[in-house]
Amino acid sequence: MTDPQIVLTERVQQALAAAFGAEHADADPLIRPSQFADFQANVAMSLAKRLRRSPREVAQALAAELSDFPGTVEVSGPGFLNITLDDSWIAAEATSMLRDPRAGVGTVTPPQTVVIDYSAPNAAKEMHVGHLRTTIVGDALARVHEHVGNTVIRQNHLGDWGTPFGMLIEHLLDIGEEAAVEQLEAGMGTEFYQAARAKFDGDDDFKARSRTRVTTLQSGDADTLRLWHVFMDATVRYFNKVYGMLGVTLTDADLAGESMYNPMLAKTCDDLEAAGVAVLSEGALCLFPPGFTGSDDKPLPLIIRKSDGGYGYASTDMAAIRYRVHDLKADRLLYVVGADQALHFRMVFAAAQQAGWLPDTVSAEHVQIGMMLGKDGRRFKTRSGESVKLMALLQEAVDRAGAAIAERGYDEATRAEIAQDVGMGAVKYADLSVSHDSEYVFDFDRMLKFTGNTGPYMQYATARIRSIFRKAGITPADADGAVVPAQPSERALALHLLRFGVLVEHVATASEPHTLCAFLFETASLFSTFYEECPVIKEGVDAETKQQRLALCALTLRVLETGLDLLGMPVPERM
Ligand SMILES: NC(=[NH2+])NCCC[C@H](N)C(=O)O
Repeated sequence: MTDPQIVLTERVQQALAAAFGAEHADADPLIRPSQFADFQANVAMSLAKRLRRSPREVAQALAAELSDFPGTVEVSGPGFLNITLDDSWIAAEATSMLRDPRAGVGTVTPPQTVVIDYSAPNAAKEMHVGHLRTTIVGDALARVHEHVGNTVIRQNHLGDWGTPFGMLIEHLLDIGEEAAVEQLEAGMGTEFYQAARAKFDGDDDFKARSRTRVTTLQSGDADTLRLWHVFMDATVRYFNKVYGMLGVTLTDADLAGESMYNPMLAKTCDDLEAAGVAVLSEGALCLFPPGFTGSDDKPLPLIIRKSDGGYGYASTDMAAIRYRVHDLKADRLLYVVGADQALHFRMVFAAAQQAGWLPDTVSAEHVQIGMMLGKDGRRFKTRSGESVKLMALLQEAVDRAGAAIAERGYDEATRAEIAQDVGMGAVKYADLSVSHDSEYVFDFDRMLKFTGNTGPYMQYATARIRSIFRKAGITPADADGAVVPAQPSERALALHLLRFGVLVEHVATASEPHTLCAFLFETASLFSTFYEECPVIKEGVDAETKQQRLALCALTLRVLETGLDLLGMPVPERM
């Protein structure tokens, strides 16, 4: 672990213990980047009060303990420690990072089993833009956890069960299997649903048939199940097209929709009732996890079996949490789902704890996804007010990206490839670069800009470093010499790159991909400054300097490539 801030924290803690006793070994030394040095440690100020000594005296005692530190440690002002690392230390760390195939990213010990619930569109309707974010953020988290050595189990909790399937199957029979499959594969799920709904509301015979169909479906009737499969398979083929377009890692093996839990629901309810956790209230079987009250101050119920005997969303999530902890042996459960479901998940987690299904050793976390807004500040919709079709939206991103690079003289095939990467990169990065729980405005013009913290800019920054190597006539892997930052801009870049490993681990711990985006954006900015100030392949650069700077370019490239890959960002070779 080479993150300078962490190295410093440990060293100052050792100094604290040596100077003032072991009980201070865990104190936070309050190390922050500083404009006067690389870092400043502010611990002396707070510690002085407790020790009843002057802050300057405390700081001086610490500085004395740090005399063998590879850098300069100076006491300044009333008792700040200004710490500047030796160039040789930075050079050695950066060089060993370049030679480390993992670029300074460690693996966690012991590895955890992390179950990630993400994407989870509803089959009764078309996958919409709200599922875009849960898909993209969840996929980035899955990649990061795998990279740090955890065992990742993806769970695509499809909405593929419930009362609407009665009318959907009846509608499928009405229009014929072939026509239905064609429509669903083409992403017309919403239209399909709406047509079924209209008949359900206006046609009593259809309504009666639909109700009967729900019952036959739930009783496991073979013919009905076959029709359900016809419907679902076509729908999943469409979802897979979207996943393929986005380049997300979800496959059919990760499908774990609501239907999967159907056979477990009766027992789930019985077990909760037997444990005394579920109670009957007005005919419905309810959970009342402690600490939840409604506006009337009455305990809030989580209904797991309706008074008509039917099950719902909460029943399924209770079965799912038990399955994930008990059968999948999860250490950590992540639910990458819309923020509007926060109360639901808090209640599910609390009820599972109450039932003893969620031991203290397992953490359950709702990674809340903020709403996607249109330019009018409301939920993102088309002009006619319908929700936006994801595939059409993605295609528009690719078309716009193609138009943006039209003038660059690529042949048609190359242009199409780059447009695909830039379009998808723009959409994905826009989702990832803002904190996952904040709402944000979906804006093609902004996300497709080639400057600022955008996908295209990050792709461009990466392609630019690759082109340096093409011009130098070597591959990045050949630039394996020493990184020797001599100029201030080289030093700043190298010092920054050393933080990469800790940052990736932070993304895994805190589920915050946007911090990785911010880090990579800063990497690209620092690289730009370096490249402006320090010629690499220009004539007149001596061989040794050129080799050292190419090594720094290679390290930067590796950090950008690894980081973008962890986010699921495609990076075109040229742009
Ligand atoms: N275990 C879960 N409830 N996962 C999230 C499911 C999301 C749900 N299908 C929706 O679109 O809102």
